[in-house]
Amino acid sequence: MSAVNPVHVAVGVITRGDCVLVSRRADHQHQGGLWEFPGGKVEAHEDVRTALARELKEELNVTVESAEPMLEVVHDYGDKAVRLDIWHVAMHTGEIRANEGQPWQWVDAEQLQTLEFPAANEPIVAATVALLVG
Ligand SMILES: Nc1nc2c([nH]c(=O)n2[C@@H]2O[C@H](COP(=O)(O)OP(=O)(O)OP(=O)(O)O)[C@@H](O)[C@H]2O)c(=O)[nH]1
Repeated sequence: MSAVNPVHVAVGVITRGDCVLVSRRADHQHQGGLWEFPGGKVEAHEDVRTALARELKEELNVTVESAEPMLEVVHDYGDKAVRLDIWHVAMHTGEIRANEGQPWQWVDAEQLQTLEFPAANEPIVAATVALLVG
């Protein structure tokens, strides 16, 4: 599999004070069992901002009130290539509810660095730590 046609994914770094929200991928999913920043695939008809809002609402009942582009990561896992479009969600409303039964938690910068993420997430974790401690 080559990275010429990566799957476009909208990803939210949702912060609250000095913490960020992380959720755990189900075992049967690609990169299953690892922690992630919530999000999902951008549909053909959508822009990334719309996809971000839709995925966060579907997965966690989060309503995005403000979001800014943070960084973009292209990664080839071999079996699948992804283009992660990462947005900082600095303001949200809605009581968080794991609609797909996935574990989730708020973690600070120190706790974040102890969790296992997919390989593509390394620069996202670094940028998020900088955001939280900065
Ligand atoms: N949401 C999210 N996806 C990530 C992160 N890091 C990372 O490599 N990915 C990859 O980006 C893709 C996200 O798509 P998805 O969450 O809609 O994928 P999925 O496994 O549900 O796919 P499926 O709908 O084909 O079952 C997956 O291949 C996932 O492994 C991350 O931090 N958040």
